[in-house]
Amino acid sequence: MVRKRVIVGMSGGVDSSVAALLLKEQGFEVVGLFMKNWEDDDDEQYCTSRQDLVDAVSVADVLGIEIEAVNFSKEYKARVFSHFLAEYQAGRTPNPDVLCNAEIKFKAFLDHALGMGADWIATGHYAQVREVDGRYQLLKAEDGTKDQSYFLYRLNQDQLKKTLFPLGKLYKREVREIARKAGLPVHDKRDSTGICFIGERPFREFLGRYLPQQPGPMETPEGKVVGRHVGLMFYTIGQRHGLGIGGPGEPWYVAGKDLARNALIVVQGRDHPLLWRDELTCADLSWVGGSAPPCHWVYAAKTRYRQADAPCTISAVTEGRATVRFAAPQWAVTPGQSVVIYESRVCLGGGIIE
Ligand SMILES: Nc1ncnc2c1ncn2[C@@H]1O[C@H](COP(=O)(O)OP(=O)(O)OP(=O)(O)O)[C@@H](O)[C@H]1O
Repeated sequence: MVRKRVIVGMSGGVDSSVAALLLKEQGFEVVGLFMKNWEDDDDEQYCTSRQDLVDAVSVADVLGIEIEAVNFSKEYKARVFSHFLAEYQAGRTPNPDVLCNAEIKFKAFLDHALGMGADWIATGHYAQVREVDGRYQLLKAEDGTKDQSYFLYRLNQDQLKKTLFPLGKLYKREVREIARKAGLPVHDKRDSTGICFIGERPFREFLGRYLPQQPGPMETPEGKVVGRHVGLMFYTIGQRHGLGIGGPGEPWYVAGKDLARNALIVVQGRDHPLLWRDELTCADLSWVGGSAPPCHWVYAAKTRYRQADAPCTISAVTEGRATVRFAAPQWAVTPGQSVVIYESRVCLGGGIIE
């Protein structure tokens, strides 16, 4: 029997290493593929990519599998980073991981892997794919605390059909234990944090290199100036730290941006009504099943990654735009972030908050 070939995205981290190990144990022909998505002058200082490649190669060695490296930094700049900058310039707070999955990991990477004769690709994401009557569903991971379906909601049928998530039913501690027992050198490597291309770079300095910095006033909704901001792009809705305004009363939070006047709108107290929304509109919708689910049913939605599912209905779904109405108001709904819709454990898709 010809063994099925799986190309595993190996990042040099414990998750993708265990994904490769499990697939090998299941009898697949496993090949690792390491991607480099970012190149920069100060890479040596802030980027762990070189060490990650070394780690991925030593894991491949232990597993006795082949590994290749591929450079998608051009594709990343064109399809992810340019959009990331445009969003910041427009006053929104984008989520590059969502776009990286849709455009790089499950597009450029997938195409490359298919060219290498892959039957499937696999990653160490915590999520699950389920086939029901020839259709593919994206499900939350068994380990709810690690579930990454939020970042994967833009995947479509063609992409899911070709994807395996070997860690979908495992808990993180089990994954580390499997890695330790198998003698994988990365079993206790710390999890990656933050946006991949920024790494440990100081964010303000990094963004300031690409976008003009325009300081302006911080104002209350009534127009009273209470401070100065260093550039609207450096702030996000709900932000409390780094505002540099104190004084009497409750802490200050960012509640909005007035782009036309280059003013940052700030309010006092977490319970300020401007920080709570029971409705939002979203654009650029993407549905896992290819079309919108029925309107007015009760779904659950996340407006940010680390958030409990909030009961909601969706309505006014047109070409790529919808209204999401929540049963209870949501805090700090942020333009540019994704709203992701679930029906129980099934991720249906979502869009970009306007
Ligand atoms: N540089 C890379 N090269 C190849 N695959 C990658 C790379 N970065 C991420 N991936 C794939 O995407 C998955 C999810 O990426 P994420 O950045 O969330 O990593 P993670 O959860 O820290 O996983 P890991 O422990 O494998 O690094 C990884 O498990 C891996 O399969």
